[in-house]
Amino acid sequence: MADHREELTPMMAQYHDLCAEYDDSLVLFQVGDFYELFCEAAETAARILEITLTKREDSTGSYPMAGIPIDSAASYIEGLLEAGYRVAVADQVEDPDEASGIVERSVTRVVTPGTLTETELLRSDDNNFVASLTRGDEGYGLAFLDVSTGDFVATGPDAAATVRDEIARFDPAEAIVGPDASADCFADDCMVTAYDPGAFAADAARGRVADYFGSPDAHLGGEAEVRACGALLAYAEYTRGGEGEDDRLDYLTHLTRYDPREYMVLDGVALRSLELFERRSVHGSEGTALVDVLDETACALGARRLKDWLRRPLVDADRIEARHDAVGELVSDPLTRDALADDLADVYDLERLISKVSRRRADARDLRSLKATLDVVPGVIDELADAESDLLCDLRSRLDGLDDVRELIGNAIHENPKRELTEGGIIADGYDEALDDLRGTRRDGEQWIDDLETQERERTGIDSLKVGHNSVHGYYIEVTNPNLDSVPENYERRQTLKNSERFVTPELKEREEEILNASARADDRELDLFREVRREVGEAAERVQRVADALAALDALCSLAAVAAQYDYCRPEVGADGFEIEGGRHPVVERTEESFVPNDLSLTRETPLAVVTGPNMSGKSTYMRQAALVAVLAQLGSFVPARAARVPLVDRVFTRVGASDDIAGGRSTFMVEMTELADILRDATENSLVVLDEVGRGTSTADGYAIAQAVTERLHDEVGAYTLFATHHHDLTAVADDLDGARNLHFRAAREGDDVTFVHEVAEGAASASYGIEVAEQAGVPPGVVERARDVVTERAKAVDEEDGDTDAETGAAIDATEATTADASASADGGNADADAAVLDELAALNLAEMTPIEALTTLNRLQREL
Ligand SMILES: Nc1ncnc2c1ncn2[C@@H]1O[C@H](COP(=O)(O)OP(=O)(O)OP(=O)(O)O)[C@@H](O)[C@H]1O
Repeated sequence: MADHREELTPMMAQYHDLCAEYDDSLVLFQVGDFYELFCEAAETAARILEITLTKREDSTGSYPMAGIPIDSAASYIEGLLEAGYRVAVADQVEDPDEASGIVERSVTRVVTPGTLTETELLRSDDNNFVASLTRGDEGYGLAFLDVSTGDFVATGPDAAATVRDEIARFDPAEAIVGPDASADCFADDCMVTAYDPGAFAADAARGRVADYFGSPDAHLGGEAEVRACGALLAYAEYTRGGEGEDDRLDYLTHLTRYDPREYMVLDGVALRSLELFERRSVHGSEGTALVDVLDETACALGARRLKDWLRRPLVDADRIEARHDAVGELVSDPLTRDALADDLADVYDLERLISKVSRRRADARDLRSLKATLDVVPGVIDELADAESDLLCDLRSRLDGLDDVRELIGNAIHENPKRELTEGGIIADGYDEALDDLRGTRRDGEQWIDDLETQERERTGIDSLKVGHNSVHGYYIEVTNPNLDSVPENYERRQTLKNSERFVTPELKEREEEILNASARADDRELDLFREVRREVGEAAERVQRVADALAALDALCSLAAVAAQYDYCRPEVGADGFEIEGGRHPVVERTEESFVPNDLSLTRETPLAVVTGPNMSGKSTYMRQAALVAVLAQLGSFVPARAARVPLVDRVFTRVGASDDIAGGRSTFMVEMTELADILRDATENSLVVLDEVGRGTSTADGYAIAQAVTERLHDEVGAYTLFATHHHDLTAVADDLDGARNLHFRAAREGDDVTFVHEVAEGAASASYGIEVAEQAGVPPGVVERARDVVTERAKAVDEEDGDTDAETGAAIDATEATTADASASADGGNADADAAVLDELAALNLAEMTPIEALTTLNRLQREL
């Protein structure tokens, strides 16, 4: 098409030009009630959306064409986004009836995964972020924006690892990266866009940030941050589309800079392994995550706020305690809590509504919803009249009924308005004199027509005479064939039907003209008035957002209080010198387990490390995760599932839990495990909580044990972090015995004959046996195999006894020796052994150590050693 642009029809040329302007998107081109795509774009859309590919023929040629109905466009757009495309929506921006020549079209929005505003495509209980990343001399600039709500935050991490952690927290659907930054930090399912480098340029970005928020230096830390924010604003404006009006997005009223250190660090690994937001079973099905058991919010604002708190637990004791005070007050006052929840249930998504208003996409119903929400506010203020905690008092003072806005919408917008903005029925009677006059004219005309039937029946004596209306011929008078003789002279024939004739009179035509005229003018006037009202409401965006912010926090606090009251959580004491948890429970497991056994936990400054042993399925993982979840809950401001709890202010939760292959990333289980471990050993501090579940499982017993011991010693001797370490390396319990700051905890199992039952109770000291075989038996491993396993255990124990005379502390070495012997035996049985050795030596000599990470070196050595 581009080759013969000059020859195209005006409409196709217009399509071509829009495609050229939005060349990173599929352009949906409005033609009447459809969005059409042509040529290659049509073929793409037809394939993805499984819609029919047709042809458009015109004087200049034949073009493939595919169309989607505008009414159901959202689901098709979703399909295109899912397939990795951006969609530019080119609407007709003038009335086709009034157009002289080709109808004017313009891109009214570019829909991308991270800048969605279509309510149907967004999850109401979650934010949808687009991220922006830059790199400067002093560090990174990272910003996140939710275009649908106006939430806009920025930070300036100094290390790539922090960039990654923050990205994992916000989980953006889309990202734009500056010319100097790399896209590697983003997850695979995040669409990364290489956006106009000019938007990232310092001056342009600075100007844009200043335009929205005033001096960038007052809001942001450094140039990299300013560039990230400026480019993000430019991108948001770009996706809003150009309607020739001011590009500014008025609802972007606040930009919050934060320092990652103001929040407990929860990296991607921790978020996943603690199952804060998502729980996936081994089979990939979804289960209950922490957020599900915490979320008793009444409205979308609260649900999103709760997620934000969970994503970013605090580390400041005063702020945490302020939330605890508020939750405590709501726990002890169920009447107020319930009344608030009732009020909040009537709250619409104020943030998204006001952003729609600002983007001029709100319809009359949206304005009504906005008013209905504001109507709730005075009641909420009343409910909080006796509030005592600082936070609740503060929220109350931030609530504002916005009487002016409510009054404006109440007076101007019809109580039950139509969704369509161009067909009338949106502006209330009495709001505008001129509109009332036009409506009066229309009503009078309609009344005259209503009366016409009776009048004409009397005049003509035709009892069956009817006055009707259809869309083609307008108003008519219908007379059945037997009565045609009585038709008066001034009737003009319009239409002949089988049994009747239809007529008009000059007067009827005149009245009809009057009605149509008044109707059209009234509809136009309504649209003008509506736009004006919407603009005025938009000016209150910042005030509406403040109310939304207060309602969101209130709903989140009520939800935390409701859960605390219903599930018997206690208020934790934060900032203690260690963990002292009495009767702690796992907040998610306790909901499904019929009789959950509460357990205590003590990790003090003196003894910050505990090695946890016990049979499989005895409850070790649950116990350790529960400690981490208590820390997260306490610091996000929630009460915790325990009888009593004192917790320290944890700067970061580290987890190394379970084995998972990163097949897509091309890394083995062991490699993933060691990378995570390296992160922990590098970054953990004495204020971190480290949860290790079976480190060193993906390698040989001897290596695994060696790594586990070395890690324990490092965490104990140098890091001093609060550490829970579950292990099946039984010998590690001897290490814990020898270290001052470490102790052993174990889970008991009761054995009756060959049967094992788990009591899920933690106790001091090391576990005495592994019970693995009994668990295997319970799991249905065939009896023959179970018997054989028992024999092998006995044989091996005997062999170790004979070899070394000691079954306790040196078992690891004994296993090592056994493995070495086995390896030797098989090596000598292998005739090609010398060749194999030589191959290993060659590979060793060829290694480029300068380009290997320590972990790569370690795993390579491990493999070579095995081969030997
Ligand atoms: N305190 C408890 N009270 C009741 N049931 C529990 C408790 N802790 C764990 N369970 C139940 O026991 C099951 C196994 O627990 P968990 O996964 O923590 O065991 P584990 O010792 O870590 O096992 P493995 O060593 O195989 O990983 C859980 O799925 C849960 O249903």
